Amino acid sequence: MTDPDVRHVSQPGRVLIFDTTLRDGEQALSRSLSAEQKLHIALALENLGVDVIEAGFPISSDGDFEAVRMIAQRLKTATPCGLARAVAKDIDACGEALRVADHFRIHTFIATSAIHTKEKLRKSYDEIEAMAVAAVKHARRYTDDVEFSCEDAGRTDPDQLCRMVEAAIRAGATTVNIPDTVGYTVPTEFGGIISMLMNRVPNIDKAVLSVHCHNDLGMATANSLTAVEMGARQIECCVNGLGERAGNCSLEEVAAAIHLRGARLGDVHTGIKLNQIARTSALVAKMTNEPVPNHKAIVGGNAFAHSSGIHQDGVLKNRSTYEILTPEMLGFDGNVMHMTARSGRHMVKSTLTALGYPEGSYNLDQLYAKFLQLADRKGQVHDYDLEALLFSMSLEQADDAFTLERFSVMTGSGEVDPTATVVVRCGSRTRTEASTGNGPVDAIYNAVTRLTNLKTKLLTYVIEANGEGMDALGRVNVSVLYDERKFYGSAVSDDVLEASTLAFLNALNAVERHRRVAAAKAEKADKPNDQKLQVDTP
Ligand SMILES: CC(=O)SCCNC(=O)CCNC(=O)[C@H](O)C(C)(C)COP(=O)(O)OP(=O)(O)OC[C@H]1O[C@@H](n2cnc3c(N)ncnc32)[C@H](O)[C@@H]1OP(=O)(O)O
Ligand SMILES: CC(C)C(=O)C(=O)O
Ligand SMILES: [Mg+2]
Repeated sequence: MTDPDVRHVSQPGRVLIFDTTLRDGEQALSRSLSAEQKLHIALALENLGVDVIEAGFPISSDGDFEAVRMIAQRLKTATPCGLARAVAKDIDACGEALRVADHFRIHTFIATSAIHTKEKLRKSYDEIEAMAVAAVKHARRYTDDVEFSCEDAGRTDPDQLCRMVEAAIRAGATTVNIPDTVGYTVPTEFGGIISMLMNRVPNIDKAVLSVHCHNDLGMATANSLTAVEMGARQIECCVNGLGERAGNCSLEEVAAAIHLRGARLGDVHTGIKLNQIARTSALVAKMTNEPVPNHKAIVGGNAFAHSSGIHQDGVLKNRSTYEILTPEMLGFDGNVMHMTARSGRHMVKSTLTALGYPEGSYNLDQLYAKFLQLADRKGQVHDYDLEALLFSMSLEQADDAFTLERFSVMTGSGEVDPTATVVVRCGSRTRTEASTGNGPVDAIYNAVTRLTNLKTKLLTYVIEANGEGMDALGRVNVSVLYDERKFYGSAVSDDVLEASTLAFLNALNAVERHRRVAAAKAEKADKPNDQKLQVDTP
């Protein structure tokens, strides 16, 4: 049988990516994954180019056994793997689940630190070593691809760690994994453990040295990369940095870091297809119900966003000033520029240029002063706000067309049709409309649509608690489509239905401003001699 790992390792500088999203990543979830969900993720991981997929812990339950079996059956290029304690029944379950694949890996482990051996396993070190050796030998009956892990290696006595690694390799382990199970070590220390093993274990060249770092102190990526510099050639990691407690080393972070800094790390590379990272991250976030934090490196919503003027100016002149990787390279659409009161004139000018207003057709300083007033009031300014500002140059003129006066809703279970009555002030007039809907919010939105006469498509409606417990306010964010453009609205209220109504009206006010701007533009187009915009006059 050809061992793909041996093939990769024979390529100088190849670092294997062992993904454990479906095993260690799953250990962080409040709700375990179904076999179908695991299979879906496994196929995406294979497409991403990972080398080994740890699909689960087959002895754990019939469901996980089946998940590992299904995944082993479907993978074509990635090696399927299952986890087993250093006991025969766990290894047998792994072997049985995986044997449907032509090539597979059994991963067996036992803790080696004093705290774990004495307090948890309650065994002597000699007993632990005997169990490890027996487990590796037993696993070798099923496959010639056996990985052995010294759980809590980061806190294990160095002499005992060297002894265990040597014994496991002698017993037949082809990969030896060094986990920093509780994320305790710092990079120089963890790198030191790897270089010690490389120097002191006589048969270390007979196995791939792997690392598995947890993020309890936020060191998982740094520790893994330092280990690679010291000679480790497999990194165990999870998509979006999922994993027990604070997570495992994040796959996208090490893949991007090795892509960018591989030369600095000893001329190393991985087989990860970087342009598949965005979609894999999104899929895992969705399936695990674990949204990616905005500030998460590489895949967070803010990873390629700029909202401060000095950075925006730099990025507009040359993206490399503040972007070390391009979002496109990772499969994202592009970077994001937020216009806020921290933005500068370059950002405002560039947005207007993109909207079709050439520099010189307006007074930038005057517009910027108005922009700052608006940004201080609203927090974020959208391109359509800027366009409205440009035409009106006064918030008073561009002020909200619709203001909520009051609303009432009748709703209930069973036969009751949710019905809403909404009263809105439109300039000097007050209008009232009533409508039914699928639910109370739908009824309100139908009534509001009638009385504003703006036919939009609701794209997103997100409601969340702002604060904690019973005192929390409801925050509603909506986006609507009008005239092939997206408009946003948001509102906060102690009544979620009021927040929903206000957020929708907020978006419709933006639409109405856009309509006025479009009408003014059309009027300008009818007067070809009038080259400059009204607002340009000092
Ligand atoms: C660092 C890690 O991430 S390790 C992986 C952690 N993942 C999981 O635990 C998820 C899957 N686990 C399970 O489904 C269950 O815990 C099982 C099936 C493995 C075991 O279930 P149970 O038999 O009910 O035991 P339980 O989980 O309560 O306790 C673990 C037992 O395994 C022993 N054990 C722990 N690790 C190992 C090991 N590597 N090798 C041998 N025995 C071990 C413990 O000492 C304890 O033994 P004891 O019952 O003699 O005290
Ligand atoms: C089972 C092992 C590899 C593990 O997850 C750890 O030690 O963190
Ligand atoms: Mg772990």
